[in-house]
Amino acid sequence: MVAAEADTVATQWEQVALRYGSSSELHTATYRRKMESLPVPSVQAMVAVTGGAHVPPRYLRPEVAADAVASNGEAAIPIVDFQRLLHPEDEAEASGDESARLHAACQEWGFFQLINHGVPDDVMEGMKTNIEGFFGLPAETKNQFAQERGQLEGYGQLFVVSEDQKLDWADILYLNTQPPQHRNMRFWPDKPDSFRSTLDAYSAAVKNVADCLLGIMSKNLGLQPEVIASKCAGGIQSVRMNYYPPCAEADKVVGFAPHSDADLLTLVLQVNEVQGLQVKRDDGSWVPVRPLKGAFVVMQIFTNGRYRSIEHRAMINAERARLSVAAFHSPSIDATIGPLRELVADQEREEVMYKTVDHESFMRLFFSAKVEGKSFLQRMKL
Ligand SMILES: O=C(O)CCC(=O)C(=O)O
Ligand SMILES: [Fe+2]
Repeated sequence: MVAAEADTVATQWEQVALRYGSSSELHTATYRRKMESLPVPSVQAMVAVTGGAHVPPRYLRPEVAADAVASNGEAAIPIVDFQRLLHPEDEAEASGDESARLHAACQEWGFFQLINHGVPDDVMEGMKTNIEGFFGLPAETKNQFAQERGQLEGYGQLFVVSEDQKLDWADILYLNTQPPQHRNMRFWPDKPDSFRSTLDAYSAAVKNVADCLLGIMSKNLGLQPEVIASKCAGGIQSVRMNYYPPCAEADKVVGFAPHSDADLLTLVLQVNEVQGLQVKRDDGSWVPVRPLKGAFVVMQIFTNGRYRSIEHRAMINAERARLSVAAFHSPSIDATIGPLRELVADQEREEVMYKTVDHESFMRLFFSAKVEGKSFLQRMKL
């Protein structure tokens, strides 16, 4: 790195330190208590200076990038048609039973691509344009919505809990979106002009899809509809918008380290056509997921392991930025989180695998450590 570039990056670190106090204050314990993430500089701002070359050592993770990628695995990824799920009576004989396809995808993969989801095109397109617009704003404007101490929302990063941990090659904007009374408008960008109204419409439409899917999944698990409905009445949605800048050494950095999500159901929108998302198969190989309007399924804790929670990661493109929007759906803050009693009623025959905790303890457990494969689920294990 040439001296001027090194200076600029160092200055960014200093500015971050100034904003948050001296580094000696930045104890992991403090962050655990307050549910926040250690501040890190913007990767996008760094790339604007360096062009994505001269990667600082904290971002170098060649061992992760070196894992085997299955070139022919993609064809096997399940595809579920939402309209067919909603209207089984319209199904042609030959198409088979869509809810059986959904059940198999949840059991075998914990992941599928959802097509015909019914979210209007203008809402989808509006979301894409506004996210690209937000990350395209000058750094000073984006920084008006930067995370602050003691909370997770805003423009920045998540899961940074120590000063020597490796970092993801990405910037994010994380917001609570539903129900509306959980929003903190302080962190909702008012630029581009239509950002707020678009996220409002998008989050409501996606929550609707998630609620319908959860209803059908619980039916597939043999549960009475009220069991999931009682957990999810007033269910929470948060949205994580990911911006992955290009990197000249793309094969040595990771956009989002391998992890599995901790909510009930995540719906991810791959905003542009740059490929980057990969899911892990049982043989340890990674399968690239083509940008289609897609979804992740995470129900492992609730279902006592009957449905899987897939491990996934985001990789970086050498030339082009990649953008994605993940909407996470969790039970209401009044619900406890753990294996459903109704699913493990016969405890003589089925071992209870996970703890049951209140919502706040669950959030603390999730956000207080580095994400690493299935480490979170391990911590929930009894
Ligand atoms: O960028 C992606 O496609 C995945 C993002 C993701 O895994 C997440 O936000 O939890
Ligand atoms: Fe994820």
